[in-house]
Amino acid sequence: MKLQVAIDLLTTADALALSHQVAPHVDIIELGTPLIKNAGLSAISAVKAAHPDKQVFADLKTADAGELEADLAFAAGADLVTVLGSAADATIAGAVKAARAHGKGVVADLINHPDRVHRARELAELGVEFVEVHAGLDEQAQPGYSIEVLLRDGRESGVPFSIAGGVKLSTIAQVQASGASVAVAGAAIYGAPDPAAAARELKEAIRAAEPAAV
Ligand SMILES: O=C(CO)[C@H](O)[C@H](O)COP(=O)(O)O
Repeated sequence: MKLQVAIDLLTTADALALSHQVAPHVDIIELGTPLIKNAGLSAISAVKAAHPDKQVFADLKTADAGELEADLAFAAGADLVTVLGSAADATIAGAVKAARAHGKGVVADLINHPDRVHRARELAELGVEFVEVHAGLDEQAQPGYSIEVLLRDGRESGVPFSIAGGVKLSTIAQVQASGASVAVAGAAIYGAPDPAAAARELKEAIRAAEPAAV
């Protein structure tokens, strides 16, 4: 299972400061939606230039004009971009078309979708790399939120998926056991007193639970 850091900070300078601290411990560096809205696509270029060996994930959450928005982010240096799973099939297909033209990938974000399992299967058919089974920051803040519903839906979907929404050291083992391809951790890393240590601990927990190589 890969580890993805979600950088939900607001400036390119802060994003780069964090990415330099945590890069040795993560596989994918995500630029969060508020960061891209605040700093623009140049933030993607700056992070890719600083970390050419990492997958750079632009959390565009595209809702329309899939081909155009994905093309802009890929041209800026993104390796993966998000479209909303609730967007029209034509929007998803447009983003996938742009990804194929660039040799990159699309991730469909299932945030707030009422039927994640069914839609995840449709999105896989449309050609996305994987689906993100995701509870956003507002959903996580609701009383009674539990990551377990995400894990259940990801497992049941039968397609490659990531989990995002409160991934932390106390839940990483459950996330890995669910069969997720990627664990996305935002606040558990950028909000930690020592982000590098937090990322390292998450990565070590993943490695410890992986079957030994033969
Ligand atoms: O995309 C996001 C919000 O829409 C976040 O980046 C995602 O939820 C991961 O953050 P956290 O680990 O803090 O929940």
